[in-house]
Amino acid sequence: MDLQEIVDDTYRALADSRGAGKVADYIPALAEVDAAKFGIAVVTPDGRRFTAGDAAEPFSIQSISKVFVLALAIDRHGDALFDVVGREPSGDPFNSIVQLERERGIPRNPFINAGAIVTTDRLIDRRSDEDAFDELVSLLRKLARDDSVDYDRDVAQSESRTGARNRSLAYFMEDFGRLLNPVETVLGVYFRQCALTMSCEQLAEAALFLACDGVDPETGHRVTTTARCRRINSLMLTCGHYDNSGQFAFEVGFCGKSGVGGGILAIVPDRASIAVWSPGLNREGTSLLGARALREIAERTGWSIFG
Ligand SMILES: NC(=O)CC[C@H](N)C(=O)O
Repeated sequence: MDLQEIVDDTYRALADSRGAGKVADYIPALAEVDAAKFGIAVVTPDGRRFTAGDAAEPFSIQSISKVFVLALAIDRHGDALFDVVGREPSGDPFNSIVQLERERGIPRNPFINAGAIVTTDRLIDRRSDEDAFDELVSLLRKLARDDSVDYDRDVAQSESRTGARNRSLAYFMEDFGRLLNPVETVLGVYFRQCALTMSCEQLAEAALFLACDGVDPETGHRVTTTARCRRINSLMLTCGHYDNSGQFAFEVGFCGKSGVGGGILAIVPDRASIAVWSPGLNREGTSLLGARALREIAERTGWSIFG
């Protein structure tokens, strides 16, 4: 199987549809992105990279950051993390608040916004917010093998200025006694993690440990245990795309996590870490072209995790 040919064919098959979908505009700084961008990067455990289009251009990773924050928070707290966040798909939009009241301030899973906010709170733990954010950025730089990984100040500010919904979720959880830190401290880290910018190449590289039982195969650095790696992948499969997680599993069959910046990170255990980017989204906030690209790759490689 010639992976570069598959990536090139996938890019070519979809390039004419660039611009499809709707670029997120509820965070004003995101609306400025060129809708025609389209990148694909596939990294395999033996260190080979296959790319097409705008794979080297950094974009706002948004909710894809939740995967890395989860990895660090699980390692910090073990299973106790799941006392404050569940592991069931929500079937509701990513920023929904309805379940929080019925379920006593415990979000359904770490990938909806409420769940990610409490996971970020546990990443901070009893440390300063700066130390926690530095740990996250250092991990990403190390895994991506690129010290230029950073966050976009304008996007972070834009998120904070328009963050009434995320504040509502956080205050609701605070009222139930679920947060260790003040709401604004937690959101300060959450908005910055969402505003991290990475390219498809950097993202695919940084997440390779999830395809390799928790170990970065290029350095031998164990990022998380094999058992925790499985858990993260299972949550990506069942909850990674909010209320279209079922659809994504059905169509693509990879573990995945989308972000409203138009990126999708996909993991095929033992085979590859894949990142795609196209800013136009479907109604649920998943990249339209990105999901189609992953479906093409799944079909052409036969890599579905369902056999
Ligand atoms: N799905 C997403 O990427 C949402 C992340 C976005 N920063 C928010 O909090 O709304």
